[in-house]
Formats: sequence, structure tokens, C-alpha cells
Amino acid sequence: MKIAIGNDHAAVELKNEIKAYLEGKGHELIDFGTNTNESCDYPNFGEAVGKAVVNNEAECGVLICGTGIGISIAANKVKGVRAAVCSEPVSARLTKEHNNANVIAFGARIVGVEVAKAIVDAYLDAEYEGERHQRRVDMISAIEM
Ligand SMILES: O=C[C@H](O)[C@H](O)[C@H](O)COP(=O)(O)O
Repeated sequence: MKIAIGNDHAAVELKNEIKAYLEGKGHELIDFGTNTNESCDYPNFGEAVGKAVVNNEAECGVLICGTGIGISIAANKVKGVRAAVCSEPVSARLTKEHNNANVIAFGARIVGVEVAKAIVDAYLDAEYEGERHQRRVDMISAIEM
């Protein structure tokens, strides 16, 4: 799977761990940075990953900042993005199954590397269930119109 990934300065180390982990599983990662610990602004990376997903350059996105919150708020401003902050794998699975989230986000200051791996695994292994959930996802899309 082609996956867009992005992060701010708070999450470079965790991003590199998750990127290597996903590449090791055969995924292709498009890395939108940042790749230095120099202080930067998370909206740039949330927007870049969100646009890559809605423009079909990637099938889904992974975003990491200190909390996962700011970068996901930014991504959610891109029309068509459904980015979900998850700090554990159950929510990560459910946001794919019910919300058809196309971006998963988490915080490098909140979760450790093993929990982060479990979050991306749960998200990527899950499948959108459609049916009653599609009506609700359509209602979210209608808000963007
Ligand atoms: O939601 C925002 C993120 O958690 C940022 O990573 C955080 O605000 C960055 O904070 P600082 O500039 O103090 O490292």
C-alpha cells in the first residue's frame, strides 16, 4: 500500500521508527517530513499529507506531532480528509470500520513506539464496513459542501 506520512519536530524519531516498520511490511511510504528536530509548524505537514490522500497520491496517511491533535486538525481542513487521532489500537480499528478514516494520527509525546505500531497495524488491517456507516460518512462530506 502507498502511505503518506508526515510529522513535526516532536515526532521525527517516532516517524522514522514507524516508517521503517511499515516499509518492512512491504508498504511504500511517501515522507512529507519534517526530518530535523528544528522547531517547525505542524499545519504544513497535516495539509501536505491530507492533500496527498485526497489527490490519490497515497491510499491513506499517517500523521504524528506531539499529541497528534494539531496535525490532525490541520489535515481535517482539507476537503475529503477524515483524520482520526488514536492513542490505542481499538479506536484505530473502529475509525476505519465505522468512519472510513483515511488518515490516522497519534502523538509522539503520548504513545510509545510499540503502541504506535499497534495503532498503525490495527488501522491498516481493518476494513470499512459501509452500510449504515456510509450514510453518516456522507453526512460528514455534506458538511464540506
Ligand atoms: O498539536 C500540536 C502538537 O502537539 C505539536 O507537536 C506541539 O504543539 C509542538 O509544541 P512545541 O513547539 O512546544 O514543541
